[in-house]
Amino acid sequence: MTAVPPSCQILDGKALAQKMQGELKQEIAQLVAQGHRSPGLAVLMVGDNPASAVYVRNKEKACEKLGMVSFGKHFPVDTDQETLTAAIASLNEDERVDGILVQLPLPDHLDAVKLLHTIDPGKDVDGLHPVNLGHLVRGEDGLRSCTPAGVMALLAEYDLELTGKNAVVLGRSILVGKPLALMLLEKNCTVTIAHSRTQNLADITRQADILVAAIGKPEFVTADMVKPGAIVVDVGINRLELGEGKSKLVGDVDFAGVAPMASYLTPVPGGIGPMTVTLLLANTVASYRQRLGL
Ligand SMILES: Nc1nc2c(c(=O)[nH]1)N[C@@H](CN(C=O)c1ccc(C(=O)N[C@@H](CCC(=O)O)C(=O)O)cc1)CN2
Repeated sequence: MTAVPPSCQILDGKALAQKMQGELKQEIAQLVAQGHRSPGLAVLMVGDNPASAVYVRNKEKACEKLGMVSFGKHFPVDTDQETLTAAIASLNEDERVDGILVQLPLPDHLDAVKLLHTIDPGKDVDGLHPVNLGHLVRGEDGLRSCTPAGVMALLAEYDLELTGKNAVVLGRSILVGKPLALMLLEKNCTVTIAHSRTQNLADITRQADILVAAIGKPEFVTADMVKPGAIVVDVGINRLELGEGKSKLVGDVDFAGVAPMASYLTPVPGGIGPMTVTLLLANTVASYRQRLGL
C-alpha cells in the first residue's frame, strides 16, 4: 500500500472482517454444540466471469471456515431463466438453506431483477429483494445489502460521528449507492446521491464530510474533489491490466493523491471488499437465527 501521511488514518476493513468472522465462528460453534444444525448458504453463479469466480470461491471458503454449509451451484453460461428460477424455488423450499445469493453480474440474456424477486425474502442475504429494500426505506429491521452494511459497520468500528454530516454517495446502483444513501440517512447524515449525469460534480463532492465512491471508474476521485479532512470510503474494485500478464487492483479513488486530503480513507484491497463477504456471512447467521427462532 502507498505510504499514508500521519494526518490520514486507514479504515482497515480486512482487520475488522477478521475480527467479525472470528466472532461469527464462535457463535456458530456454540449453536452447533447446543445441538442445532449449521447455517447454510447457497451462492448461484452463471458463466465463467473470472472475477466473479474468485469472489464466489472466496465466499464458499469463508463459509466453510466459519462452520457453515455451502450449497453453491455453478451453471453454464447458456443457462436459461426458467432453469435458474426452478433452482431458486428448490432452494427456497430447502430447510437446510438459510441464505440464497445470485452472484452479479449475470450474462446479458438473463433478467437479474426478475430472478431476485423469486428469492424468499427471509433467505435474501444480499438484501436486494423489494421486501428487504422496503424495510430499509422504512427504517425497519431486515436483511440489508452486504456492501453498504459493510461500509456502515466499518464507520461504526472507528466511532466516526455521522449525525449532521454532509455525505455524498457517488453512484446510484441498487447494490450499493441507493441502499447506502438510506443507511447514512438513518444515521442522520444529510445525503446527496451523485452520478454520471450530475453537473459540477467536484463542487458537490468538495462539500462532503463523508465521500463514498461507488461508480466503478478506476481512480476517478482525485484530491481536487475532496474536502480537507473528509472521510473517504472507496467501494470500487477495478483490475487494471498493466501488460505482460501483470495487473493491479485499484479502487474508484486515487489513493496516493487523496490520502493527504482525507482524515480517514479505506484502501483497495483490504477495505470494503472483505467487509462485503463478512456481512454476507453475518446476514446468513441472522437469517438462520430468525428461521430457527433462536
Ligand atoms: N450478488 C452480489 N454480486 C456482487 C456483489 C454483491 O455484494 N452481491 N459484490 C461484487 C463482488 N463481490 C461480492 O460478490 C466482492 C468483490 C470483492 C471482494 C473483495 O474482498 N475484494 C478484495 C480483493 C480481491 C482481489 O484481490 O481480487 C479486497 O477488496 O480486499 C469481495 C466481494 C459484485 N457482485
